[in-house]
Amino acid sequence: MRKEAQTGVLLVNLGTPDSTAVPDVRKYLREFLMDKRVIDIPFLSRWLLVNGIIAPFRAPKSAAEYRKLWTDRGSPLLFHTEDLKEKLIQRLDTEKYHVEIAMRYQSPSIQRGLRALQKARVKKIIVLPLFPQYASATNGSVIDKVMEIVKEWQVIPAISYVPRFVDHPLYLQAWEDISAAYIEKQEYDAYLFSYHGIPERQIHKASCEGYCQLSDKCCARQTPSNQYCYRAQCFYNTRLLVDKLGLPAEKVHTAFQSRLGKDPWIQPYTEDTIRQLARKGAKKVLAFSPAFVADCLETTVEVGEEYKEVFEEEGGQQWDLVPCLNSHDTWVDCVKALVLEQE
Ligand SMILES: C=CC1=C(C)c2cc3[nH]c(cc4nc(cc5[nH]c(cc1n2)c(C)c5CCC(=O)O)C(CCC(=O)O)=C4C)c(C)c3C=C
Ligand SMILES: [Fe+2]
Ligand SMILES: [Fe+2]
Repeated sequence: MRKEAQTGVLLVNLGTPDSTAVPDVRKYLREFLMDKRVIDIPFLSRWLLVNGIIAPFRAPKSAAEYRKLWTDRGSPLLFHTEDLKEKLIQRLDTEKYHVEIAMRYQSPSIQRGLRALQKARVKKIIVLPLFPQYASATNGSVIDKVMEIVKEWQVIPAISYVPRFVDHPLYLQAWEDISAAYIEKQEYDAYLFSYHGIPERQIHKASCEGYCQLSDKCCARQTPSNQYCYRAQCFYNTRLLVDKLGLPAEKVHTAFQSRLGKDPWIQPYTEDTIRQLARKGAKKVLAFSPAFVADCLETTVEVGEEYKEVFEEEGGQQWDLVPCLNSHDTWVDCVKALVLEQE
């Protein structure tokens, strides 16, 4: 008889629509944007904004964007997470570990993943949100959802969470291994690290406990008091990668993409930075997207296609994007290490 696994591992990414059909995209946007940690305004205002404006108007546009990205295997965000799981299973002792994946929004759900672990009778659950830098809207939301589900169980197992892994040596090594092919081949005029943005108020509200002034004095330095400031973690991530990859610091830029709505989001905005770079004469740019571990709409389409167009419109000539970690071997080693370090 097969021994029961002792430890369950739940790898959780953000989520993606079930298909590129407009109703599926609308359903996804509704679930995602009705999360109070994502659009952090009072319920009624959020409901009106999401159901009255964003979902109806954005869904058809987003569906068209998703069609550019979709493959025979569906959404890259999902199939890269599936591949990561398969490779992780090969590296772990399957007598001891039971691995499941989940998406915070849509499918496969966190509910399904946790139930599978419950059925496997694991004694302990390790939840790994697949976001290197902690944000309330991502890691915080995953942890919140897991707690909401397990609090209803008769027997609540031991649960541990990996809150962030921005400075894990194997995470940095994985970026080095993937970008080597670009960096060794040629020197670029600029290296742009573009992270997903968040509304400024989310930094003020939670991350920095009143300390963060959103200035580079605070965010460009990681200190114990701002280690959960999302913006600070992004600057820190860039700095660690500049050291690891041996990039010329004066050519490196950090910026934030994907602003939604009219409220101020954390700056500088990627689009502004690209225009400035091109206007100052940069012809060749290498872009990185280290807030994402898997290729998705925000990397392949937004950075890889839309920002490329902006750069070319301003006179830029070569725009290269380093792919995400996906299921690269060093990244799988990193995930394995993150799991074992929880034991
Ligand atoms: C680093 C991770 C992410 C943070 C932080 C984040 C915050 C955030 N996002 C929105 C709005 C949208 N994001 C969308 C897509 C999307 N976002 C992330 C990651 C983070 N989001 C990923 C991985 C993806 C891509 C999913 C995929 O299927 O490929 C979208 C949908 C696409 C679109 O219509 O543009 C929206 C909308 C907000 C408001 C927010 C606030 C904190
Ligand atoms: Fe997003
Ligand atoms: Fe900060």
